[in-house]
Amino acid sequence: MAETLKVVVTGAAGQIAYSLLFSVAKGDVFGKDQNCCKSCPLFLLDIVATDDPMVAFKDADAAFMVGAMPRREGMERKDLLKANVKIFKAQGQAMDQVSKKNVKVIVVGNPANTNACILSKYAPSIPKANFTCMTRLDQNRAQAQIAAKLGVGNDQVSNVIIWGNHSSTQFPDVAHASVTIQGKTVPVPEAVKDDSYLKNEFIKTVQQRGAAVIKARKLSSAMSAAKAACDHMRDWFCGTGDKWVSMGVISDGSYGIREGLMYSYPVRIQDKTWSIVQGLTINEFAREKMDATAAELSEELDAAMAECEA
Ligand SMILES: NC(=O)C1=CN([C@@H]2O[C@H](COP(=O)(O)OP(=O)(O)OC[C@H]3O[C@@H](n4cnc5c(N)ncnc54)[C@H](O)[C@@H]3O)[C@@H](O)[C@H]2O)C=CC1
Ligand SMILES: O=C([O-])CC(=O)C(=O)O
Repeated sequence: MAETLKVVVTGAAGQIAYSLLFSVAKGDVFGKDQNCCKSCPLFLLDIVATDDPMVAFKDADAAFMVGAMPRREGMERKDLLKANVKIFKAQGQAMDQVSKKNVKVIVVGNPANTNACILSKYAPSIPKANFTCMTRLDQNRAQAQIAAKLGVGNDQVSNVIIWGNHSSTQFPDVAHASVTIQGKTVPVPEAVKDDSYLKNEFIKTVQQRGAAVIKARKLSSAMSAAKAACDHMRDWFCGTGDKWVSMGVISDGSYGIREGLMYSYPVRIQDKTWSIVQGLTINEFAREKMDATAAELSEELDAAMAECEA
């Protein structure tokens, strides 16, 4: 049995955590022989329930930051900024004091990118690379759209990229993606053969998927969000092999994006360390979309900083 991991899930009484806790407990994220927190004969976890961040984050190895207000119909994710950003300031301050310095953090609570940025700013003793936000749900949605269009399984589609913000300005990009059909691997644009669909309907469907779910359910996505959070953390701990996955990570200026923004990039993960996939050709269409979502993130970050300092 591997060493016990301490995993924090904030917002543990909410919709997303309802599925997330079960998946962590049955070994979908950290492996079937990995104890979480303390040993327990039936499940792989022992639970400490607390509303004290200094207790919750003490010695944390991994944190799923889900606790935050969800948006309702008619709202954009950035409308949650005022309500949620201060939660992340306080939690960052607690993590800074009591978490392990190699804690791996995924922010799910919206606006996820900017909340992750704030969390990291208020936990300066923890490396910035340890803070990420979730765009895996968008990646899974994009993959599913392409798979359905081509009549193949989701796992036959790889290297779909989500650039930028987890919001309606995100840029789902299949220019570098491939699909395996009857044993043959081909670029997605070649297989789909419909540039207009890929540049319009496909992008819009993925950008608007969160809103469509809220409209239908009057609640935001829950099980699919939990699944995506597990995918993200599992890949971070276990690696991606040759494939790329998308996650919001701190920008180092790659692809001309403002340094310090929490921007979704394609990454490879090895030895629990992510690195941005470099050298991709960016055409004019992509450039415009990547810059538009970066501009929104810049605005969000400036507003969030003002809120935190108020
Ligand atoms: N990044 C992504 O792809 C997605 C993000 N989300 C976001 O995830 C967040 C959670 O969604 P749900 O689970 O559906 O919401 P929910 O309302 O069912 O659960 C949120 C939980 O957080 C708790 N909470 C509120 N303030 C807290 C604080 N200061 N500390 C700890 N816990 C606190 C609430 O009491 C509640 O139990 C929302 O912000 C939602 O918009 C949802 C789907 C996808
Ligand atoms: O749209 C929302 O507010 C919830 C969410 O982030 C998603 O489903 O992608």
